[in-house]
Amino acid sequence: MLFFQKAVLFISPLYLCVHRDGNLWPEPLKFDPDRFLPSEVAKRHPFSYFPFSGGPRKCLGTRYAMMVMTTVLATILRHYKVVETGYGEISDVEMKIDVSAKCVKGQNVKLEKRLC
Ligand code: HEM
Repeated sequence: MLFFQKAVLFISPLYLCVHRDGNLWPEPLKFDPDRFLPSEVAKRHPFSYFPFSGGPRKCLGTRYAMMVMTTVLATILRHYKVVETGYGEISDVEMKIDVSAKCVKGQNVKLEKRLC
């Protein structure tokens, strides 16, 4: 268990560093979904973005996880609006390194039920 915790603490900052590297991702904190258009992805090194790791031991559940996340997100957005809480700029968000990166003060959004 201790080995696992140490491995996670080693790997998580690596993910954070690469996924926010300004050389790979201009304006890394800007919300820009177009970065993931197939034409943009083709311009980058395959290991510029590796949430599921890569190579022969990459996550076996990648496609399943992407499908589940897309379905869950679509279901939430069908029933709720995502509204900012006014917590501050994204650059103010304090991150905690854990198994996955977390916001120390919680999320900057709340969900409001859609009326129709
Ligand atoms: C957002 C969801 C997920 C993320 C971010 C994620 C990420 C990862 C990562 C980083 C690894 C380590 C790969 C390595 O050792 O380099 C891994 C391994 C693995 N994941 Fe996932 N995973 C997710 C969901 C899932 C799901 C839903 C399944 C199964 C249905 C799954 C099955 C596996 C398996 C079996 C491995 C071990 C692969 C191996 O060692 O050969 N994962 N995952």
